[in-house]
Amino acid sequence: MAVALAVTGGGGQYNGRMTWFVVLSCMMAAMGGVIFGYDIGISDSYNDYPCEGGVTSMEPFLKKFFPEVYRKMKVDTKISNYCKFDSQLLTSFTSSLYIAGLVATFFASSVTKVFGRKLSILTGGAAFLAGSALGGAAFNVYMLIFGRILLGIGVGFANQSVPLYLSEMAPPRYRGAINNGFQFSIGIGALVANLINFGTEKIEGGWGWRISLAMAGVPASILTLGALFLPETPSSLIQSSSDHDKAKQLLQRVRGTTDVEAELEDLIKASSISKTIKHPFKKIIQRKYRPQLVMAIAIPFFQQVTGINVIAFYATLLFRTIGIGESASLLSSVVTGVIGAGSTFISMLIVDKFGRRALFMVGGIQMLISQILIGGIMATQLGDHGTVSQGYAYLIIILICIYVAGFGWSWGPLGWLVPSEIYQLEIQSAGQSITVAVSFIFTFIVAQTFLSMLCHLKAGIFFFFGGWVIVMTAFVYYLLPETKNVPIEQMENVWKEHWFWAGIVGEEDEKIKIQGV
Ligand SMILES: OC[C@H]1O[C@](O)(CO)[C@@H](O)[C@@H]1O
Repeated sequence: MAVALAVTGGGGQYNGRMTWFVVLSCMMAAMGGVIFGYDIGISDSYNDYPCEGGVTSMEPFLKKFFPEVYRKMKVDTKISNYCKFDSQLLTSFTSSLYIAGLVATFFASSVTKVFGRKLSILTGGAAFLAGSALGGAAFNVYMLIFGRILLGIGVGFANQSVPLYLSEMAPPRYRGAINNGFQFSIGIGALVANLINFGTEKIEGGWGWRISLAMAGVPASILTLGALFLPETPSSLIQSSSDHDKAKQLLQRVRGTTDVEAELEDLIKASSISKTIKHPFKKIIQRKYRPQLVMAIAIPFFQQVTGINVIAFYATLLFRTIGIGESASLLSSVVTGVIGAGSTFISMLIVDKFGRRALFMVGGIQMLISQILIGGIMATQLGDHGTVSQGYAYLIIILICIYVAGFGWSWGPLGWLVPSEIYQLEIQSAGQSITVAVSFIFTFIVAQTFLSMLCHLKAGIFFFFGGWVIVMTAFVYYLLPETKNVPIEQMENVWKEHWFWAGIVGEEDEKIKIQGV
């Protein structure tokens, strides 16, 4: 007889195994990650710095859409001077994606909550598709920017709904593995974009950038089609309809067992609370939800101030130093991309066994040590020309790889996983929108400020981000409870049992009890 460890309603684990149903729907949903990564990689290797790789470094592209930048680039050929890329129009091109994404993700919150995860994923896919078509066909800069706005709407919707979809679809004990697949897909998307750019840059006639932009249509189509055929998640189905029989059938199919009572009961309970909540954004600022709100903001913020994008950018300069020259940007994105995706893959395999906290700790310490060493070497070895010797460049590249692996199994994937699994149903959709918005804001701020930071702080920039890594590692150590294997519907309890959060959410419980008497 099968061992049924499930405890009915309110405690312990649910039944269910990893079914093909789950695997397939998650593969489809992961296309949302591929497109996000592809967007990051295609406009530029490192979040849109118009200097290395990416369409914004292709001369024909700049000549056509940003002639002023192109002229400056031709006049001043000193490679180290990145200021020449400074252009209002180019900045609007870059930022349009993030700003559109920021706004869209709040709309996505209502769509996801009221109409379900599928519709948000579908909207994201369709916006991507339209955006890639416009970008590929653009004949002026406005069309280009409009296309990028549509891509932004796409990421706003997809990043809001896909992580939730993945976490709800997954059986709790595989949730980490499945959700980490999102960051893995981001990594694959970025890598593929870099490879495609490398090829299209060489196309005679200077129209290769059109292929780069239009190819985003491939994962976008898979996502759109997938969303049409994907099943809704059981909790979303229960939230949006009162047909519990249908939800039960779906749950049975998804979990691959007929014994789903415990989970169904918890889902129905969670959804009836959620249905009484009309304004989730007002709700989430209540003291009762303080830990979730803090995590919704802190986690994506920390993910960006690890400094990952700056380090990845810096890797290219080092590949130049060791004499790779022209292909430096490609090689560096392939090396960091493969290591990043590889380590995220490892994290998929171990996150549900060792837990989130252990990975955060190991990754954090690993990133910190490599950052300190890189900063130290840079501070002591930087020559007159602002470069290090070849030998040290090799050493720094190795340290960068160690850093990237650290990010790849900790803050990279967990920055998406943890927020997607900690919210109660009534605040889940709002919480995830806040996470996406904070992520976009800081990705953008770091991208926009780091060149001048690099210029002023020099080696100090590694200590700056290293300092943040210390803060976030301590934050996780003291304030983030372990969430592995805990069903989402029972996640509330982890705060009630936490040394610090218990005082905050517990007090609220007391008040409710007193009022209730
Ligand atoms: O999760 C998103 C983050 O992960 C990266 O793709 C690196 O793997 C970053 O470029 C991005 O900011």
